[in-house]
Amino acid sequence: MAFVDQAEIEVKAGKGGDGIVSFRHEKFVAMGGPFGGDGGHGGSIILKVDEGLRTLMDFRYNRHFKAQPGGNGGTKGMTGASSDDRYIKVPQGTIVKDADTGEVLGDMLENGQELVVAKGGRGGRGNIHFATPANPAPELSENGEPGEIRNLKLELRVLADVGLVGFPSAGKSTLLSVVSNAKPKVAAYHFTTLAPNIGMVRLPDERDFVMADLPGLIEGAAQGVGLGFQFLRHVERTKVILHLVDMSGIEGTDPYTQYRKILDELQQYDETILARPHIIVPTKMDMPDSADNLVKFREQVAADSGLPTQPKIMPISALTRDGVQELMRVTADTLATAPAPESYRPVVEATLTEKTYDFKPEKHDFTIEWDEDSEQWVVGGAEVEKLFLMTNIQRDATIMRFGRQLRHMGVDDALRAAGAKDGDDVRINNSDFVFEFSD
Ligand SMILES: Nc1nc2c(ncn2[C@@H]2O[C@H](COP(=O)(O)OP(=O)(O)OP(=O)(O)O)[C@@H](O)[C@H]2O)c(=O)[nH]1
Ligand SMILES: [Mg+2]
Repeated sequence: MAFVDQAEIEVKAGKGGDGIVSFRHEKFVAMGGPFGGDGGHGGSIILKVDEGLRTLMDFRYNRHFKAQPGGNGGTKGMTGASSDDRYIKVPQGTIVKDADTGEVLGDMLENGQELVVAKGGRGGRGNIHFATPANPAPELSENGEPGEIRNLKLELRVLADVGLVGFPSAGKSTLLSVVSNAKPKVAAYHFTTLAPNIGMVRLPDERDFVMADLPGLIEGAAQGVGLGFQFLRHVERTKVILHLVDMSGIEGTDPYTQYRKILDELQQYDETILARPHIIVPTKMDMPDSADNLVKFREQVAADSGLPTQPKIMPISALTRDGVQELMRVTADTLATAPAPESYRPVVEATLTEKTYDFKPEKHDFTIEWDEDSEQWVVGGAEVEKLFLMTNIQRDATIMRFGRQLRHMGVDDALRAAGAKDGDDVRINNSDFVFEFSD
């Protein structure tokens, strides 16, 4: 799920400097010629993509941007100083619209990409330019042009970098609220889509990341039970997983069993999930039995041969805040080196390799995107079911990088509609999200 982060800002470019009226004053020259200089350029406002930014959060506090005006012209033909352009950093993926007309001004995709959103005014000409034989001493100069003013709407799809998973009541929401309130540098943040809870964590060194508190996972989630399926869809796109495990022992079930249950559920859904960095976070360390339970838990995890690598274990108490800062720091470190999972990409590419349909002769490329509003996969405006019908795929079709969610989104029906029969070999390759059926 992508959360749409939005901001509205006002940008005002600098006015051009005025040209001036002035005359030569020289000894022994009775009447000097015009000598008033031009005004300098006003500064423009330029948006520039900065990879380091992850959200539009900065624009909550700072919504008005102005560039400096150009300097006025001087005597003795001096041109006024031109003002520097003002650069505003935006995160990669920001879509820039004119807030008044809705017109899309730019799609900020590449790191370093620039977009001039308000042009600085040109400087006015001084009277030096207006002398003519008929009027050798003009009392005339131009004012600088005004700078452009625009209201902009910035939009960005934000995906959670870090997902909090764990049994119900493991303390996920509490941790999220603590890192949101602990310091002014860490702010609570509202996205237009509120569920699941999402928080913007800002560390002192400005390494922002987006953390989602995912609904409690229950057994059978991988089979689509309860909220589970929706939950897994979120996890699939996070780069780092914090697995919270209640150490207090008051839940009855022992911590290691809880941990393993969640892990099995995740793995059943996507076996690549264990390859993704995950940190075990024993919680509620302020409770009386927690320390003892942690000792035992550590031994059990160490003895678990089912884990490809031993995850880091970082105990915390959200209540006393013990370990919380350190956990956020290590999470940011881990995130910095974590690869983006394939399915992290919001847009899925698809390629039909064989043409069994006749209206398009060559290889056909298209994109498939999860549409938040209609809650279904959309292919260039058509639902995925329609795609199958439209293209009349019979056999030998390979759809790249479909998420497995499609099973639950009516793809079985779609395959049937496309000619797949009971007993056909429909294969879903989990590791690289290849979805194919063969004869
Ligand atoms: N003593 C203690 N209690 C905590 C701590 N963290 C959370 N709790 C308590 O544990 C209970 C559950 O916490 P939540 O944060 O709601 O748990 P959750 O994982 O979000 O639960 P679900 O949303 O149901 O999945 C609450 O009563 C919290 O007050 C902690 O560090 N120490
Ligand atoms: Mg919760």
